[in-house]
Order: sequence, then C-alpha cells, then structure tokens
Amino acid sequence: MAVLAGRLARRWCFGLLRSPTQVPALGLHAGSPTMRTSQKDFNDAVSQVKLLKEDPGNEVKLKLYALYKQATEGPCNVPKPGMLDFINKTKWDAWNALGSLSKEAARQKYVDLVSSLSTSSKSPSPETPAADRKPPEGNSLVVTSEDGITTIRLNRPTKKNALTTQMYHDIIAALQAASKDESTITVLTGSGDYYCSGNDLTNFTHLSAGGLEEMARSGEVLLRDFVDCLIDFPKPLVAVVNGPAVGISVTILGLFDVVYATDRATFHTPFSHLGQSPEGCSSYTFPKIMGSSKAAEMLLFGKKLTAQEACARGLVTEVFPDGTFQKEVWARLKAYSKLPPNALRISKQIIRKQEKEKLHAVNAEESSVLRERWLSDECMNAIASFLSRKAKL
Ligand SMILES: CCCCCCCCCCC/C=C/C(=O)SCCNC(=O)CCNC(=O)[C@H](O)C(C)(C)COP(=O)(O)OP(=O)(O)OC[C@H]1O[C@@H](n2cnc3c(N)ncnc32)[C@H](O)[C@@H]1OP(=O)(O)O
Repeated sequence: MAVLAGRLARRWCFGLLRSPTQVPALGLHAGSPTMRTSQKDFNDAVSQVKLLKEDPGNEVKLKLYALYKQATEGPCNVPKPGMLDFINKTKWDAWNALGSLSKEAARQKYVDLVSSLSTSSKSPSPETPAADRKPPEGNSLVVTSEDGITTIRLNRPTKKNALTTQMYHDIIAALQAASKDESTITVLTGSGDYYCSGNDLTNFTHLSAGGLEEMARSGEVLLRDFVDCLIDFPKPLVAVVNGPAVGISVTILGLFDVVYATDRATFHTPFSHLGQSPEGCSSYTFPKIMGSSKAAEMLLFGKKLTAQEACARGLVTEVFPDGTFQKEVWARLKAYSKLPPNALRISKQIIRKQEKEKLHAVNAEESSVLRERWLSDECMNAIASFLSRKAKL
C-alpha cells in the first residue's frame, strides 16, 4: 500500500481544503489593515485554492490547513494525535501553533496567503527562459548509455533528488542491467542543483497494514539489497557529484571507485539529528578513508564538509570549478571509457576482493541497527519535525 509522498501530501492537505461542507457560514467581517475580510472573500479564497495551477508545496499547504481550521473552528481544540500518526500530528502541530489567533485574523491571513499564491502560480510567460522552468516530475530515474558510459541520473530536482523507495528499487535494477551491458564505466549523478538530499523522509509515512514494524522490516531489506548491489558492482563506479549531497548519498561514496565533485558540492550525514545511525558501510569505510576522529565528526555530529574538505579527507577524488565541472568530468570519463573493459573489471575485482566479505557483514549489521532506530521515539520525532517543516538539517 505504498503511496507516493507527493500524492499523500496533496491528499491530506488539498483533500481537506476541497470539501465544500467544510466551509460553514461565518460572520461577515474580518480585518485587513483598513478593511475587514468578508465571508465571501474567505469563501472565494477557499475556492481559489482548488484552482491553483501549481502545487504550492507542503509547507504552504500546511499553513493553509492550519489557518482554515483556525478561521472556521477557532483555536485547536482536539486531542493531540499519537506519535506514530505522523500526518495528523503534523497537521495538529500546525493548527495548535496558531494559539489564540482570532478567527477573523486567521481568515484574513488565509485570504492574503491565497492571494499571494494566485499571483505567483500564474503560468510562466513564453519568454521565461527554459532554465528557470522546473522540469516535470516524471521519471525519477533516467538511465542512458553512450560512449561506453552508462549514466544513472537521479531526476527529482524539485525534491533535491531525495530517494523514494521506488528509486532504490530502480537503482538496483539499473545497476544490475549496467553490470551486464556493453558499457565500460557506470556513473551516478543528479539533475538540477542538488546531487541528492538522501532518503526521502516521506518514505516513513507509507504505512502498510503491518504498521510501523513491517515498514521498518521492509526498509531494512531494501537498504541491505541496495548497498549489497553497490558492494558487488563489477565495473568502475563513478559518482559525479553535481551539487550538495546528504545522508545515504554520501555514505555510499566509500563504495564508489572514483568521486568527482563540483566545488559547489557539500557533504553531510545528519544521522544523529534524525535519531538514526550510519549506513552504506560508512561505519567501516569512513574511518578507513579519513581516520576515526574525522569520520566521527561526520557520522556522529553531522559535520558538513565542503568539496575541498571532502577531497582533503579522501572521500572525494577531485574537485572541479562549477563552471567547467560537467565539461571537464565528462571529457575525462569518455577518455577512461576507452580503456580495455576486461582489464578494468579484473583490476577492480582484485582491489575490492579482500573487502567484500567484511563489507557485506557491515552492511547487514548497519541495516539491522537502523531497523531498530526507525522504531525509536528519537527517529519518529525527527521525521515528524521535518514533515512539519520545523527543522532543516
Ligand atoms: C522505513 C522506510 C524506509 C524505506 C527506505 C529504506 C532505504 C534506506 C534508508 C537509509 C537511511 C538513509 C538516511 C538518510 O539519507 S538521512 C538524510 C535524509 N535527508 C535529510 O534529512 C535532508 C532533508 N532535507 C533538508 O534538510 C532540506 O530539504 C535540504 C537541505 C536538502 C534542501 O533545503 P532547501 O531549502 O534548499 O530546499 P527545500 O527544503 O525547500 O526542499 C525542496 C523540496 O524538496 C523536499 N525535500 C528535500 N529533501 C527531502 C528529503 N530528504 N525527503 C523528503 N523531501 C525532501 C522538501 O520537502 C521540499 O519539498 P516541498 O517543496 O514540497 O516543500
């Protein structure tokens, strides 16, 4: 019963706002600085929300929800939902945060907010440069093969390429195909300004009938399969880090053969902030790559590294100026892809062979520890906090 995060979010915010039965008759007057907002203004704003051309995003939808409740029912007067009821708890928090704001003031704020959205969500004019338009969220993963290079591109730029559960499955499938195709080198990269913002935190809202325990169990299996696939990948694996990288997109870098980064990239793993623990074999590869105290600074305290710092620590192979990043990196990879594929394969095998067994054991342990973490109060509170946009990591 996995439900995509966006659809879920849309359903819970817009669903509530769309029901006409939820627009009861209010008193006629509310205040703007000089004029009062009428019931009609408010009702019109409620109708306008349904006609918005662009999804205004979860943060705005949450504000609209809270203001609507405050405007129609007054201060939050229902019991706080349980800790595991992420979505209703997030909504309750937003409504409750409005405190004793009067119905009139809430109505006014609602109307103002909708009016600002209606102005900003007008379709872009034909003159809008293509680069300023957001590409549609169609294929979250794009796989291409050219010049001896198979490229797996994370393609959810509006969500900073956060990894949905479907994307983990798709990456596994893409890696399996790439390991057998004609290409010499395989590349992982991102679309837009981010490389990847890590695990999509809304993955945690996809509760099946088995509840939280079942979600954590299937999360453990998926994580282990995903990382196993990287450990066993037989060809040179290159990360082309086109922007900031967070969480699992950073931890798995220790399993890549080469990591090229733009100087705009940053690297951080905010596991403690999220009540979680390291994965991607980073509990083993990071201390080995950069020494235990530097690894601890990243894995325990979530220290964010610049690309240059990550390079100095050995996590990144080379940093390129952002302006020439794509050109230089792809030119180099094209040259490397002309090397004899079998020699590359065999050399990689020799380099990695000694480690494989250890890496699989580390992966299994990290995944199992994470399963427990996902069920902890610390983790659940952190996810709820992200979903209610209280925290930016
Ligand atoms: C038990 C089930 C699990 C199943 C899967 C198992 C697989 C294994 C999991 C392994 C464990 C992995 C751990 C990690 O990766 S931990 C790291 C998780 N990532 C984060 O904590 C980053 C959270 N995001 C942010 O802090 C910021 O968004 C960021 C700094 C990345 C960017 O900030 P900025 O202000 O520039 O942009 P916005 O915040 O406005 O972001 C734009 C929209 O993108 C959405 N977004 C971004 N990152 C994520 C994310 N990680 N998950 C979900 N959504 C994300 C953000 O909400 C915005 O959306 P809206 O426009 O709709 O508001």
